Order: sequence, then C-alpha cells, then structure tokens
Amino acid sequence: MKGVLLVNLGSPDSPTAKDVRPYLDEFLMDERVIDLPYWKRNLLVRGIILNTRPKKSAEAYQKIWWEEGSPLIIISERFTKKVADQVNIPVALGMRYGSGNIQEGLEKLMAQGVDEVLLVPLYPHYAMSSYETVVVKALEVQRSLFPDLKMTTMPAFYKNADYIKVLGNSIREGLADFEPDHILFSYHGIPERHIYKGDPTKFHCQLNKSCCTTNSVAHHSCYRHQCLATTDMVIEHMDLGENVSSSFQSRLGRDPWIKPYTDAEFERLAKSGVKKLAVITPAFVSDCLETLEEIAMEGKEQFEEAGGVEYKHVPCLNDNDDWAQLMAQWIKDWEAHNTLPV
Ligand SMILES: C=CC1=C(C)c2cc3[nH]c(cc4nc(cc5[nH]c(cc1n2)c(C)c5CCC(=O)O)C(CCC(=O)O)=C4C)c(C)c3C=C
Ligand SMILES: [Fe+2]
Ligand SMILES: [Fe+2]
Repeated sequence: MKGVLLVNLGSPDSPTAKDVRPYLDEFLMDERVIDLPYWKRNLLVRGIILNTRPKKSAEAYQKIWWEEGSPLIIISERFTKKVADQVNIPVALGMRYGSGNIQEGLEKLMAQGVDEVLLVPLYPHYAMSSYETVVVKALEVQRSLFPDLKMTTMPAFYKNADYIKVLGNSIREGLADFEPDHILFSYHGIPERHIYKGDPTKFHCQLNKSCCTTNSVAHHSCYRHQCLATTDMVIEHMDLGENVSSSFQSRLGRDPWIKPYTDAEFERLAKSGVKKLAVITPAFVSDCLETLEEIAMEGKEQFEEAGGVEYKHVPCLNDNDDWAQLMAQWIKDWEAHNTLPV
C-alpha cells in the first residue's frame, strides 16, 4: 500500500535552554547545515555556539510558544490532519530534527501496511540545509532500517502554478485590511558558499543580477533562483506592480550569506520613505520562530525604529484549506498515476 510522509524542520521539546541545546546540537551538527569538516564543526558548534545560543534561542522561543507547544509542530500537525482527511492512504508527519522524527514517521506508516512512501519535504525551495538534508536523512533511515520500503520524493514546488495561486490568494487575503506602500518577500537565508557548492556547472551561479534569471541546469539546486522565481510568479499572479522586493533573513555566523539581508532592508526601505510595509515569508510553509519572532516582532521594531509607521507580517500558508486541498490533490495524483507536481 502507498503512504505519505510529510517532513518539516522540527522544534525543541520546550522553550528552555535545557531542551533547546540538544535540538540545536542535532541541527547545527548536520553537515548540510554547517558544512565544515567534522572536527571544525564540532569545535565551532560544541565549543562556541552551544555555550551561549541555547539561552538566547530559548528566550526567543518563549515569546512565540503556544500553550499546546511549538507553533511549527502544532501547525504541521493540523495541516497533516487536514490533508489526511482528504485522501484514502495513510499520511504521517516527521521532523528532521528533535522529537517525532523521520524514523518514527516511517514506523507509523509501516504499521499501517505501507510499503511505498511519497516523501514530501515541507519546503517550497531546494537548499542543501533544508530540502536536501530531509531527503538524505530519509534515505539513510530507509536503507538501514526498512530496506524493502520504496521511496519517491516530491520535487521542490516553488514554481508550481497551483501552489503560486494558493500562495497569492492567501497573501491577498492577508492584505485585505492593509494597503502597503511596499511588499517585502523575506526568505530564510543561506551562506553564499552553499549556492556555489550546489551549482553542478561550477560556473553558472555568480550571485550577480542576471545568473538567477538566465536559464541553467543550476536552477534545479539554486535556492536563490528558486526564491526569486517564487516572488516573480506571485507578482505576476497578483498583478503587484513595482513596489515589491526580495530579501534573506536569519543569518548565523560571520560568513557572507545571500543578500540583500532582511534587517538591512527594513532600514533601507524606511529611510527611502516607505511608511507601510507588508512582509511575506514564503520559504516557510508554516509559521515558526523565524517568522513569528524575527519577522513579526523584531522586524516590526526595526522598521519602526528606522522611521516606518505601519507594518504587517502576512501569515504563512499554515493549515490554509486551499493549501491542504492542493497537497491532497498532489497525493491523489501520485497514488493514482505516479505523477508529481511540476
Ligand atoms: C526554510 C528553510 C530553511 C533553511 C534554508 C534554513 C537554513 C539554515 N538555518 C540555520 C540555522 C537556524 N535556523 C533555525 C530555525 C529555523 N530554520 C528554519 C528553516 C530553514 N533554515 C525554520 C523553519 C526554523 C524555525 C524552527 C522552529 O522551531 O520554529 C535555528 C534555530 C533557532 C535559532 O537559534 O535561531 C537556527 C540556529 C542555518 C545555519 C542554515 C543554513 C546554513
Ligand atoms: Fe534555519
Ligand atoms: Fe542562481
């Protein structure tokens, strides 16, 4: 029987430094997140970052934590249930890091008689540190523990026309009572090095004005191209016009990350006369620490301190009915015809 495993990033068990520490350890010791040789990564993560970051992160998590738990987990569970209610095959949820992991998700499916799984990384865009690490981890678990399980992976859906329509409509709804001077599409950032590393041609990606709009095989794994393409397609779908731009948030460390940086854009936009700013965060299918704290709270403060007047973070798709229905349709298409969204 066929079944589906939806995978999101995961959260700590509670917003305390004690629980954030092992979560960050697993996350940052992932060689696709901090891509240094093991000894250097070990030294940086366990010798430096984990001395201070768990306390600081726990404080941020405390600001956004819900009574039921982590917003990312609760929203992912609600979404999974809505999708499962619309299809005739088992659907489970797994997390890349922390509790409720990929192995547990696969075990739940196999207990229901599943021998063929559609793996769905819940990321619209391909990055080594998000989509790719989910796929590699799931394949590792499958090979070592469930060798007879067949696994198919859903591609990154950043330019799927139906996804763009659902995203655009949810943005329109989010902006029903707010007419911004400017709309900023803020995507999670990655180090520039990851873009060069993921370029199969080793020449195409230059992080300049034209590489991401010049057709290339590199786009299959170019996170920057895929994010900018999502913005362009939403602009077209919503007929948004001029006052729209993209930026990249959540930098960690001193290496250069892809630009422009969201925090610098808050300041630049406010100083260039933007008074009413709307921020969209399409790298995340569900709201999480990076959207609820960094964008909705910190971003508002940064924009207003720089002279901005009104600010709105438009929620992610979360458990939006049309989004759940679209995912269910993709699953039904795969179940019946083995087709995947393009
Ligand atoms: C949307 C895709 C994501 C990419 C790409 C990504 C890359 C990436 N992230 C870090 C470091 C951290 N990210 C943190 C939180 C976090 N990251 C994503 C998604 C992507 N990350 C999400 C959905 C979340 C929120 C999790 C939640 O529980 O709500 C954190 C933890 C919090 C903190 O201490 O700031 C870190 C650390 C790196 C280094 C990276 C690329 C190399
Ligand atoms: Fe992240
Ligand atoms: Fe590119």
